[in-house]
Amino acid sequence: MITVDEALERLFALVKPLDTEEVPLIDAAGRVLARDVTAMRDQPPFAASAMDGYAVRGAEVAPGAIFAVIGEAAAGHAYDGAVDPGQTVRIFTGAPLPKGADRVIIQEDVAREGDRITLGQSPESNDNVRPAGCDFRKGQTMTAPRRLRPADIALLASMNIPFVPVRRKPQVALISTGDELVMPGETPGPDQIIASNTFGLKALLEDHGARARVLPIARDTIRSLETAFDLAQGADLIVTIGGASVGDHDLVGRVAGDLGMDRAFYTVAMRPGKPLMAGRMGDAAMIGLPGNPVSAMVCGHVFVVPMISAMLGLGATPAPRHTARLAAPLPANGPREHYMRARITPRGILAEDRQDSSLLSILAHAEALLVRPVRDPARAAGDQVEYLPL
Ligand SMILES: Nc1nc2c(c(=O)[nH]1)N[C@H]1C(S)=C(S)[C@@H](COP(=O)(O)OP(=O)(O)OC[C@H]3O[C@@H](n4cnc5c(N)ncnc54)[C@H](O)[C@@H]3O)O[C@H]1N2
Ligand code: MOO
Repeated sequence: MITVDEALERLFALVKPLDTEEVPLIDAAGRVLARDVTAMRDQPPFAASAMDGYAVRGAEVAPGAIFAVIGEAAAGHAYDGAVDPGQTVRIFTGAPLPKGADRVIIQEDVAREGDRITLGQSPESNDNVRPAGCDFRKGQTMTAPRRLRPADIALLASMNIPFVPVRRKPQVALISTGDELVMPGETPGPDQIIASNTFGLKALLEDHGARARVLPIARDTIRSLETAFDLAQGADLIVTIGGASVGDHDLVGRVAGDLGMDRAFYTVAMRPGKPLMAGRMGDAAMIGLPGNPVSAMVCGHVFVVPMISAMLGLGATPAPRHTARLAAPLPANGPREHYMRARITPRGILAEDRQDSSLLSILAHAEALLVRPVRDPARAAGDQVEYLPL
């Protein structure tokens, strides 16, 4: 058995950042920027009014000052002429400031009669002007790698970047194994259950930037597993679920080995998730997760998501941990790193009473995986602990 850290190191050695592709900006949300991109223009490209009002020469602003209105500037419709002393241009938010003007008086501070305005007794002191390039300058870069959030997409649009260089999405093949499993919607026999892990993992991995294919369930036969591995061809990462332990029907390691899997490790000192295996199969990395539903999902968070991030060029780093105070005491931990399902309460982090690795209802209710290090001594309420947010 190796440690979780050692397992992660060996998993990172199985993958590398994938190649780059260009996608239309409209499809770039959530993708990982692969190269720095550079703004094609200043924003705003001209000094612009921030308010609806009147553009004037700032030096002339005084309580009760009078100006002659000589024209209008609206967004997309600049005023061509200049504002000379004693003159003003009616202006709207987003319009270019006319030559000569350097201040906008909001219309609330102005009385207008025909083509004449009179300022109120206390015009506000803001100039209400957005200088050219105050948001960003031509040549300014957005640096890679970066997972593109909605605000980044808006910024890229504003920078006039219609196509975005991103990492190719890792293609993941998900294989559930076991004679007891049927697909959701099918009618299970009396000794059967519904396959859940592939669906949970697909959601998790796609949330982190992969594209996952759920393959047909492999039966507990060599032939059926061989067919499943065959169907997985073309994937960057093959994930099997179940059949990883020591039972007579746990055939995944054997079949993968017969098909040429170069094994990196088998079994990790963690709970849940002990019977984990990994290696390389041809062009793909392969990771064999334990079948217990919570074990499979915990291994998804602790191992598979960081592998996906590494393939996306985001670096080979463990899932980020947070810290919290314990809401209740915990007994000493044993020889395996324990990922306890927990909730974040006003009193601190609280481990669920029931920690069996089959309990999806508890996992779905949990907000965190509270990490107990190997041989961690008993802990008191108020002690600081680490957790992975779910
Ligand atoms: N003698 C030992 N027995 C077991 C050990 C051990 O060390 N010695 N390890 C236990 C641990 S820990 C785990 S975890 C499980 C993992 O076993 P497998 O990976 O071989 O998983 P299966 O036996 O195929 O399934 C376990 C459990 O999970 C259910 N399952 C499987 N796949 C799915 C799926 N896609 N969706 C929903 N549920 C699934 C399956 O029906 C079983 O109930 O082994 C322990 N045994
Ligand atoms: O991975 Mo097993 O849960 O460690 O139940």
